Amino acid sequence: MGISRDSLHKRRATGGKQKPWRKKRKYELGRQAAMTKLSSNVCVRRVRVRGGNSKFRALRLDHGNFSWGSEAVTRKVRILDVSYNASNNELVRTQTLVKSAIIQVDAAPFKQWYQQHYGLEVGQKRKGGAAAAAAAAAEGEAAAQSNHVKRKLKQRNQGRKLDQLMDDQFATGRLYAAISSRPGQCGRADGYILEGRELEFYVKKMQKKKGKGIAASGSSQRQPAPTDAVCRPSPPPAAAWTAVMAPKAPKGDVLQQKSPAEFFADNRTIAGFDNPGKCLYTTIRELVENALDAAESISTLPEIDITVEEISQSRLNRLRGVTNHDRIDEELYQDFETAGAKQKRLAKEAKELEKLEKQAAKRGDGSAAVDAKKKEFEVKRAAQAAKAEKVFFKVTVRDNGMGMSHKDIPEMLGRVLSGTKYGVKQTRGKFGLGAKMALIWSKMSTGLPIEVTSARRGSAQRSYYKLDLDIQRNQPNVHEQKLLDNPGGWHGAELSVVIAGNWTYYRAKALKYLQQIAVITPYSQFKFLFKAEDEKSSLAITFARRTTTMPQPPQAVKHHPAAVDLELIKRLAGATPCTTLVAFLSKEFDCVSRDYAEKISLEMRCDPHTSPAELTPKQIVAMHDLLHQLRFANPDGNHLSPAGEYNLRLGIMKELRPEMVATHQGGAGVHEGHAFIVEAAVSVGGRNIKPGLNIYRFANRIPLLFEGGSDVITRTALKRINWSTYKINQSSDKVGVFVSLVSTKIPFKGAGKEYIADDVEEIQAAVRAAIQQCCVQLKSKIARQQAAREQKLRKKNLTKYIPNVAAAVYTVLQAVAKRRDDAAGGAAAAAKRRRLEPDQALVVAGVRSGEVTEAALVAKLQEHVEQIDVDMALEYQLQQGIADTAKVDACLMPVSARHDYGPEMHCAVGVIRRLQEP
Ligand SMILES: Nc1ncnc2c1ncn2[C@@H]1O[C@H](COP(=O)(O)OP(=O)(O)OP(=O)(O)O)[C@@H](O)[C@H]1O
Repeated sequence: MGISRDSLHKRRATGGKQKPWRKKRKYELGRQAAMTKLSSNVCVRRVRVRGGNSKFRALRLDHGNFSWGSEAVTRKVRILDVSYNASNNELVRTQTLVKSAIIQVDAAPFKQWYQQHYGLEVGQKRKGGAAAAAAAAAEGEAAAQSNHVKRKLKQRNQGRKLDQLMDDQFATGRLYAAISSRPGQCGRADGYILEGRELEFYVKKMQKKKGKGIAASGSSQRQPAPTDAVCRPSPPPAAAWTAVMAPKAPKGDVLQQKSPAEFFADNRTIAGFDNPGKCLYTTIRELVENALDAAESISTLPEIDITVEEISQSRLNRLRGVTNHDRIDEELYQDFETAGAKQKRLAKEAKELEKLEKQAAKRGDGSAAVDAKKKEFEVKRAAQAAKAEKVFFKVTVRDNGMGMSHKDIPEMLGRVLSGTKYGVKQTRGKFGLGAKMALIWSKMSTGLPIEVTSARRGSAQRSYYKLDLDIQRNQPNVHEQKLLDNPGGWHGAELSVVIAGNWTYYRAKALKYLQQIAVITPYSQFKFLFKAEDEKSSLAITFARRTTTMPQPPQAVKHHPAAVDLELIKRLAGATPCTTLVAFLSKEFDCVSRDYAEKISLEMRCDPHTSPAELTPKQIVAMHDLLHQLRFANPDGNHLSPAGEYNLRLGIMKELRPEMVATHQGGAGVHEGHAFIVEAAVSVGGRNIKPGLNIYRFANRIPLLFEGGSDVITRTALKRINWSTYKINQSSDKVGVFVSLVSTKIPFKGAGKEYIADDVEEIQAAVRAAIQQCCVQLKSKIARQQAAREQKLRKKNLTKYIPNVAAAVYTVLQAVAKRRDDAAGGAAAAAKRRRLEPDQALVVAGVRSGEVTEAALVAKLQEHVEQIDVDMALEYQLQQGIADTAKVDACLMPVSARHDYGPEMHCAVGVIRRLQEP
């Protein structure tokens, strides 16, 4: 249950154990832990506690008051690092400040004090340590001191003693300290500097931990773990001390260079290639996005075939031309089951079987269950053995796009940071990296080259390439190339790459990605095929095309003057064909007319006819400053290509089938001189959608599936929209929030294009406004739906009780009739009895005559319940001002007799007739 605030479940003050005589109680539950983090963004919260008192909950701290016990001095110092925590290593990794944590603090304030107090500088790295340092410092300063000061210092120095360990720490600028306050309770991290045996103890502990860490990471340089840490008074071995505390001396640094390919191979994570599973997902994603870009750029309806084929280790070996060897020594392999493990497994299986047998014997139904269990164990073992064999995947993506020219293929796919999408244009690709990363990963994991077949539109030949990437040199390495006939006139590209992956864990993500891309591009057709080694696990899904209306292809635009930097101006000035400054400004930049360009050149104090190539560095700086100060019109969004409200709606209807959906496209906004457009849709209900907010993010029509928590769209939907205002219950309703951002520059975080930064106010506001607009559209529909649901429920409840109510009322009526008929009361009693109203008397008479029966009451009540519905509908009509006129059936009739229509079907909104086959 966690930590409780009672004394029963704790040890006694003496340390003795006590036996709890009752369980912990919910009302004794401790509050949420503060988990104070080491951060410069200090945050301490005041918490009101019992009796109106206060606690101070430090959430983030970076300093504290630390006392140096042996010198009786306290200083406020910066906390630099969390080094050790006896209770949990996670607290070290997460830099959590708790009582008793061992931390490193800044040594400077104590060093200063020491110098002032003893006239000595500690932590000097000189031969002879502190003593020699003291002597040297004394020599230097003695001349400047009065005799009184000298006497005073001499006296102080008489009893002075500084540990070697402390002196060494001062040399590194950091001191070990322990926190003795409780930051989560008092809002402060105060403590004391570690000294003497306590310091030795913790240094050994840290050394031991470090040794373990090295061993765990597979290094052979494991240090022998020190024993009897507390008891031995001697200082720790010099090597141990150096490993923990002292900075490493540089070992003859060698200057090296890295090619971009090598950099990205070493840091695959920044491009979204984290682990084998994610690599498989990102490879599919990058190839699909290239295919979509290629088809859309020539305004062809995209048809994309994606095949992921499972390849076993033995098949991969055949592909690589490596011979499959049988294992000589099984024990060397990771999947070897040791004798101990086998014994344990068999014992567990036997126990389970025995239990089953007992149960079967009790029930007397034979041993069918036991046999089934035995089979299950066998299957499990076989699955484990199969799992041990590594699986690889051949990913093939074929499209009908623009294709690549024969000579460009090696450069486009074999050199990192090369591509055709670097201009100021809305494209899915941006960095010239995606396909190359897939190639690098294939080289790293399987060593196999990529295969490319491509043909441009109208070309009679297809190019075929087998190539890989020379990572050190960042250049293509062509294994094979040829030109083949292209009889069908196919155009497009087919890329095939064999990589290591994990389909089990990333299957859902890959399918989700394809579903979302089908939502945002309903004019595309995706055929996905997963070919597993065993046929049963294979999978084929088609995301069919829903419309043939494609958004206009995006246009490349010129740079906006407010978004250029010095380097860009220099580059543009060097490369422009314009011969005058005015022509350069008006032709190379967006939103600059010729007149305005002349005014700018005058403001720059430059001749408008100056050649841009002859601009001096000072003039370029002046131009840069001026462009950032002047007023320019904002770029319009005409060059952008959003999916469009129509397409977005169709995509959502096609893939999710919601009950209602509203869409909105905002106007163009501007961020850093780049136009952007936000489109949003909010849907309610639908299939395969969970209750709560389901957020779908798109950037330049790419679905974003990772790092949702930091994305502007997620954060806006979760934190900046008050869903209840729009009658949406954000925890129980099935709500789909779709937001798509298109721009010539999306502020992605990282080269993996995983999420959009949340720090751009303009984008934040546009996303919020777009979602709110959709919600406003939905509000009245939801209200109507809710009213209808409530009405239905009310009717259901009333109908449920009709039989009981009718029976009860009939019994009462019968009793009344009987009492009135009863002559036992006599005339006096009859006179005393209350006279019935005429209509009441009529009902009683009806009961007597058998006209009013239980069934008649049921029918009457049912009639009334129905009538309530009609009355409410009428009232609603009156409120809404809808005239209660007679309704007319209307239907569409054929203009000619060419068509023959079948039976009519009448519904609330019209008449539907079935068109007969001719
Ligand atoms: N299927 C394809 N059809 C036509 N050209 C393609 C195809 N795939 C890749 N290319 C070309 O190869 C270039 C490099 O592609 P790559 O995926 O490496 O980078 P990118 O798409 O430009 O940018 P990003 O790294 O952001 O994905 C592209 O710019 C494009 O010109």
